[in-house]
Amino acid sequence: MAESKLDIIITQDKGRCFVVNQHVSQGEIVFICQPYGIVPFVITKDFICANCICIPKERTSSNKMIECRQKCHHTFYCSDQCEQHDWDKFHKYECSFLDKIFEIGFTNYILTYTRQIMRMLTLRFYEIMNKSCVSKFEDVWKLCSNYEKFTMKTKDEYEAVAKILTEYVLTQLVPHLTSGDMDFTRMVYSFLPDRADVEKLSINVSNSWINTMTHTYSISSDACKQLLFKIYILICIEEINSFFLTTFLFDGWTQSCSKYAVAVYPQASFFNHSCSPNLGRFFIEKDGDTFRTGDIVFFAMRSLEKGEEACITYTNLEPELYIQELVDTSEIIKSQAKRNERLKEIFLFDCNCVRCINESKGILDSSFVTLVKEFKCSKTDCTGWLIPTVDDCKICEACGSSP
Ligand SMILES: C[S@@+](CC[C@H](N)C(=O)[O-])C[C@H]1O[C@@H](n2cnc3c(N)ncnc32)[C@H](O)[C@@H]1O
Repeated sequence: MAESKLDIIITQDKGRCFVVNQHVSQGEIVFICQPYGIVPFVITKDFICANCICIPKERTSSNKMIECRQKCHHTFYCSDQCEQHDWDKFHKYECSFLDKIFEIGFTNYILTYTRQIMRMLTLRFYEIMNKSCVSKFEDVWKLCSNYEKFTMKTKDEYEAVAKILTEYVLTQLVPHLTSGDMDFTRMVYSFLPDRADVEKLSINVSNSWINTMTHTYSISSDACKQLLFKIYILICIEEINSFFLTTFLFDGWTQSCSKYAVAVYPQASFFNHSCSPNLGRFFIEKDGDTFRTGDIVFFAMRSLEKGEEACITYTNLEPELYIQELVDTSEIIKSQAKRNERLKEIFLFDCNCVRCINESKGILDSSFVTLVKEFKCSKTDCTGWLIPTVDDCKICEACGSSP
């Protein structure tokens, strides 16, 4: 990672971790990263541009947005140029298949991540088609999958999504890649690279599904299974490593922020979690001189010494108990247990950060007390946190006021 302030080390309890390789001052920008496979949330798709992911100033209805040329009603755009760009690069492959995915009856959450993985597969296709030497898919493929830790219910859900996306690759993408020197089956094998956890995966795929696929697409059952297993692992990777893009533009600064898009930021995926993190983050909502829409910016909420692990939070910071004047011990214990349960369910680990250790004993954590004092917006009712500005000041991400 050239000129980076971060190095990667491996530890037994957390796997790969980012540590800073120099002193970092409070407020300093530590890392900026671009998204891979960014898509709007299904519930915001009618008013977020599916190409540039810009957020309109006011929540406009879909009739003010530009439809896709096939009027599929799954993507909308802020301009004709965005429609053209998305069509040429991605949507001409995805458009007809999106109907099939939306008809299955998946929840909005499943639909959103299915679309996102579909986009990552189309990007992979685009990279193969254009023989892109800078393969960003390889960066996604290095991320952890935690494939063995998901519950049976989640495994069944991922299997259903992997099946439909296997069909997507077989019908919409691989046929465009096969030519005289590369036959269909070989392309199916090589579409996604090999990976050790794919070999260890055990999914009981029904024979009837395999038979249908092998007859319909004239490929071997082994090639079909390999592709299915690789896509299953890609789903696990996405679920463990994705970031939700959030904004206060929809519901205002007295409400919690709304999720409007989802993306993987492959270079940022080695940040581990702490409930009292030393890094904060914000998303760029509009192109500027330094940043592009969708970029994620990480900054130091405390100063860090060389060799210290840089952590972010995977959940809401939940400062409420720290803002109240008197807090009951049992309330602190209960809220820590609830937060840990959520982390375990979604990210599959037990949090042992200093805040969790203190709160599990009913004590408010002093590092988080400082964080709230220094970074929580002090405006009454505002739910936002402060972020750094270009001129070394702080501004509230939600209401825009300065302390
Ligand atoms: C986005 S990845 C972070 C990078 C990861 N450590 C790796 O090796 O690729 C998220 C995963 O890292 C691990 N992780 C993150 N924060 C952790 C923490 N505080 N304690 C234990 N494991 C953690 C969990 O396995 C989690 O699912």
